[in-house]
Amino acid sequence: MRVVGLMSGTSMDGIDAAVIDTDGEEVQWLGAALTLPYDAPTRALLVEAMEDARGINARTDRPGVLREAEIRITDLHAQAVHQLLDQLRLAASDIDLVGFHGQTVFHRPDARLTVQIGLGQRLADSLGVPVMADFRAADVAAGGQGAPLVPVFHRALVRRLALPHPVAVLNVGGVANVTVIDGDAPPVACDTGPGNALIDDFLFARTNVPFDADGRTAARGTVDEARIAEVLAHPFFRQPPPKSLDRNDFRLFVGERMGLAGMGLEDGAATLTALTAETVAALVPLLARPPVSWIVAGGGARNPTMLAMLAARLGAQVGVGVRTADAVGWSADALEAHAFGYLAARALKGLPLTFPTTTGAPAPMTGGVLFRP
Ligand SMILES: Nc1ncnc2c1ncn2[C@@H]1O[C@H](COP(=O)(O)OP(=O)(O)OP(=O)(O)O)[C@@H](O)[C@H]1O
Ligand SMILES: CC(=O)N[C@H]1[C@@H]2OC[C@@H](O2)[C@@H](O)[C@@H]1O[C@H](C)C(=O)O
Repeated sequence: MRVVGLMSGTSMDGIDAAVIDTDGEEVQWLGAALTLPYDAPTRALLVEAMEDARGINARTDRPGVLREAEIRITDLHAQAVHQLLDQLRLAASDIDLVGFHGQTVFHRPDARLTVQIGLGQRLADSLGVPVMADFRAADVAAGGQGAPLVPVFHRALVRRLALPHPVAVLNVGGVANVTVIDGDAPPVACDTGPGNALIDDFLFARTNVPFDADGRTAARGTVDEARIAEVLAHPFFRQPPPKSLDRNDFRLFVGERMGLAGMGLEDGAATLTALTAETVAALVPLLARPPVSWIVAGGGARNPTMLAMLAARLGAQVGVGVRTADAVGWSADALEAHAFGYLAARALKGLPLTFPTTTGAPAPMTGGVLFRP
């Protein structure tokens, strides 16, 4: 199958779209990708939607601006697919399926509720292509965490690499998540803690700049280890996988524990960047065996300060024990979009997406809802 995968992540910076050829088991081709950035008004609408989402009690509730945001992002996803197809000189009829993650606005697996906005039927009708959407619902309804979903895709990709195991694939998006592959054992996965979201929020509040480009601000600061230790005292970091987070789960806790308000710009950025690295390192003692190969994807892979801090705290070196997804022939930016193309193909075939070791689902489970044009 030739599938377009679509991801609008917790960073709310835009839509990643990527082509993948797969039979739902093996990956035949990791194809071209692009990002359609959200403009400032759309970003603001999504921020407002996330606030309004706190009033959600049922999956179908759309209080406040949520309905408007849902329509807006659905139509932008259609635009992203068209841009990608134009770039590849392909027609919609060349695509078998679209994997549409949508935008998470609410994630409370303990309350068996996770909501990704995005109208599958509207997208299918607009593109004239079948759309697989709502990937997290079935897992959460069955008592799983509903996240992370990418581990089964990481497993398919890691199988093709000649790296020593255990291999850990780390995605540093708004939230950070990791998949550990150790030979033929089922993948072990979880969210590790904040990724870039807290750094983004801090930079934006102080400077109106949406993120710390190339980690330059953090590179000039001094890390306050005592404040990191304060945050690491949270029980989440001692809880073994599986476990998952909402984008804002640590915002208040970190703000208070770190006394962020009283920190300078550079030191705050440095300490938040080190916090992400340290929370990844904190997972290692909870694993059966420490990973010996780390592959870093997501926007964090573009932040050299983050990579250096990760390597230092994992006792490795950038380029040896810690590599970027690009360095192993994947796309650090498009990995999640590729993943949702792969997951869509698996869902169409009824293959499992989640496992007891990745989301805590009671058994391997398929998922997704198919919308035909
Ligand atoms: N050049 C760069 N330097 C530093 N940070 C960067 C750079 N490029 C991207 N980022 C960071 O990566 C973030 C986007 O990452 P990514 O696209 O992986 O997140 P996402 O997919 O939205 O999140 P998630 O995986 O949690 O759903 C940006 O918000 C920014 O913080
Ligand atoms: C609920 C939700 O949308 N979670 C996202 C988020 O962003 C990163 C991390 O937290 C991960 O668990 C998940 O996304 C990836 C794509 C996943 O499900 O694998």
